[in-house]
Amino acid sequence: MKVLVLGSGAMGCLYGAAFHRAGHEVILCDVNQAHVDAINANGLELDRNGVEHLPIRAALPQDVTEPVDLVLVFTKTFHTQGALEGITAAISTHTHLLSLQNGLGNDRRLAGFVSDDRVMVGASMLPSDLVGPGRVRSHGEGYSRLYPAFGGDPAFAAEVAEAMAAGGLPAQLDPEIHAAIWGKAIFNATMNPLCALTLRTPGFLGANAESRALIGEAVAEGVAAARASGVTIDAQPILDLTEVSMKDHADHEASMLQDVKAGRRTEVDAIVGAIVEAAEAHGLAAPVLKTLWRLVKLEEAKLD
Ligand SMILES: NC(=O)C1=CN([C@@H]2O[C@H](COP(=O)(O)OP(=O)(O)OC[C@H]3O[C@@H](n4cnc5c(N)ncnc54)[C@H](OP(=O)(O)O)[C@@H]3O)[C@@H](O)[C@H]2O)C=CC1
Ligand SMILES: CC(C)(CO)C(=O)C(=O)O
Repeated sequence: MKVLVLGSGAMGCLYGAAFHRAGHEVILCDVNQAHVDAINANGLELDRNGVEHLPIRAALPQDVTEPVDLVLVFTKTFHTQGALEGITAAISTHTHLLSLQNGLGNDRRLAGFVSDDRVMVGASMLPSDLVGPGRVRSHGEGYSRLYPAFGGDPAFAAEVAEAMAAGGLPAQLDPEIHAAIWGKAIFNATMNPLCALTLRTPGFLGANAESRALIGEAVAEGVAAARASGVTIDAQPILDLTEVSMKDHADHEASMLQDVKAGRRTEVDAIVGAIVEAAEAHGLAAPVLKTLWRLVKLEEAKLD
């Protein structure tokens, strides 16, 4: 399989490395010239179970000229559309697209670039950090779930999941993928703003009664929004995920914390705003999530 990773930052490099290890041809595509140059000069440095240097080709979007079998989209959600418009040469009639990005609405962002039966979506519980140009660190276990977004044949999704697993990243098909995505989005809508606003990692949230109370309330609001939107999920598995994060990813900087610390725009609209919007569209209030969303928007306003 020929795989183009679109947006090869923290997560893109982690997954690109898995496809490479599984013997597939990988192009790490990114707009960050220094990062692309470092990977091409020295290989991708990945610190996961020890430090590896992997000889994977990196390219700027304008230098991608050949069609691929799979485009794995790992830009931030607000860059998805522009990024796909920048690699039209890679997309042919046999190309599949896959998003494991956080937040709601990734299926709609991919739709239109290939036929609906070639759009796959999912969620990843793996943590990853971009340490510097060409250097990625991922400490902590996790898994991925994926499935065709609009009811296509899961055969290609199964090949993709097998390739990820063969490359060291556990992955499974999940026919209830939209419920899984909602569950992950509620998890992120709860944990990521709390990390970003306190400038602390999940271990800190687990050690304080105030953060634990907010987590319970935010998860309950998210689950109510999901159910009102016709997605049947329960709070307990999401609360269990927050416990795993506070214990096993205690020191991981949630992606939103990484963004705030780096003075970058966050994905708060796709992650928290989208859930608040869904709640309000069904006449429900989501005061904790709405407050977290507004506070992160204020952090973003400071960047102006
Ligand atoms: N990091 C984590 O632990 C996890 C992240 N996620 C999700 O995965 C997604 C990716 O996150 P993450 O890897 O942390 O993000 P990063 O910011 O590390 O990587 C995104 C990369 O995409 C690049 N990019 C921006 N625009 C384009 C473009 N037009 N074409 C090609 N590349 C482009 C960015 O460059 P530049 O920086 O110059 O804009 C950056 O290098 C997000 O949706 C996130 O929520 C999910 C689970 C865990
Ligand atoms: C790594 C993980 C699963 C939890 O923090 C995540 O989704 C993120 O950082 O955005």
